[in-house]
Amino acid sequence: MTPEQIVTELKALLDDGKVLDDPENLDHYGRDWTKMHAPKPVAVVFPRSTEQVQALVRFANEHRVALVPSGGRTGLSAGAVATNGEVVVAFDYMNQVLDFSPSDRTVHCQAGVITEQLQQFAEDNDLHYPVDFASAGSSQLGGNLSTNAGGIKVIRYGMSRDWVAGLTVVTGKGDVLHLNRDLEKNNTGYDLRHLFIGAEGTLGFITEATMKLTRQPDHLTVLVLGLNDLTNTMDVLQTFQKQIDLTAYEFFSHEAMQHVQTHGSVQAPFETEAPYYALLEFEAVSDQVMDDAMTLFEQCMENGWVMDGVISQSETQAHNLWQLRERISESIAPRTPYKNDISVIVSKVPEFLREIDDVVTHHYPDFEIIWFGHIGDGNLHLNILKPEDMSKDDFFGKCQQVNKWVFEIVERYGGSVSAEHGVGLIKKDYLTYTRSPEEIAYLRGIKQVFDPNGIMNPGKVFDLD
Ligand SMILES: O=C(O)CC[C@@H](O)C(=O)O
Ligand SMILES: [Zn+2]
Repeated sequence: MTPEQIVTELKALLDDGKVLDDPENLDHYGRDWTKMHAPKPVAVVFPRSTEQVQALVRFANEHRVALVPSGGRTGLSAGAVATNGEVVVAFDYMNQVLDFSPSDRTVHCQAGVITEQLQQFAEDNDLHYPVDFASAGSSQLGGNLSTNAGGIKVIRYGMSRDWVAGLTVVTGKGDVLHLNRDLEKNNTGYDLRHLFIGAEGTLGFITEATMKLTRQPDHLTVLVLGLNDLTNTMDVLQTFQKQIDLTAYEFFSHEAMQHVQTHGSVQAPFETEAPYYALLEFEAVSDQVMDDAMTLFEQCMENGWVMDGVISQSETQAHNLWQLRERISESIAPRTPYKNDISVIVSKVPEFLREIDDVVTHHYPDFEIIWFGHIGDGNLHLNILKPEDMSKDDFFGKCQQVNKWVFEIVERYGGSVSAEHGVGLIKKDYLTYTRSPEEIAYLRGIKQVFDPNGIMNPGKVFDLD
């Protein structure tokens, strides 16, 4: 089929104005936040319902047209990039909250509901949707689930996967499946719901999801600590966790904080300059918890683990301290960072980070290296910033050479090459550092069952041949 024929046929399947093929929209909807690939889809379509998605998948099977799902396009691994004449299926018009059950504490949403919209809905109903990250204002639920998004509260609340009661999906064969019936308990064999979560749209598209909600957190309080050595971050974590349930345990380097400060009008937490900072959050539900936190902080100071610290006294202060961590990614974005999102079990973090830092500083003596991340989950974000006078291609080429050394360390530590950003196009060549050949063979087998014609987000996670 020619691109023109595809567009004409698609128009017959969808509502008026819901098929676009002008260059500006193809470019806009054909990419995510990554900057490595040039988008080249043939059309962008906006279904309004599961039935319309099903019609699209049936059409795609019949004519062997590839489909790429597109949510808020905030992905960082090129999982939602269309580079090869695909049809982009954008969920922007499937953005309705369809049902709410206060007694089950669940909310049934279309896939295009924006994370913040879901968080706000929960709050309006005196409940809480706890999965949170800096891109919550634009990321969509379908994308969050397809990448099993994590974020800044995983230490307490887990990943997106943990909040899914049920899913409606359209498989690559064009079948509509209602998975798990929103049940809390349902031990009836394979849980297909979890196959679709994190599958990056390669098995089918998630069109609706029933999400669980929880009680609202109480008096969230933030503590930022200056640390002189990374090993101390684990001592601090252990000390606090013995007595307090943390809702976040994040870290960032001084260099990362400096970018946030230059980028926006954000103040340093205190005057002492530390090489690393840890950000802890907890519910200060009583004076006793606050006193405990102060005692633990003093203990950490006495042990020489902590150089300085500040604790929020109001919601505004807590919010401002969070800016130091949450705005890192956006503040370094203009420097075309090469991103790694790696993980290891929590206890191994300091030695893991040190080994990788040695390798990258040795191989990139002229590049600026920025460390931050969800250290309480063992998840580190390593961003290498492009020198201004270097071309993008040269820079990415150099970074890819060094990846081998970085990922060998990841493999040796039994870690992951993508902790929370997914595989997409960018990490698929490195999948073997985390998944065995036998495991990948099973993944291919599963893909074959759900998407025999290979039309669902082809080329993402792994190649078919
Ligand atoms: O930009 C990055 O490397 C990480 C983005 C995001 O996962 C974060 O934790 O801020
Ligand atoms: Zn992150």
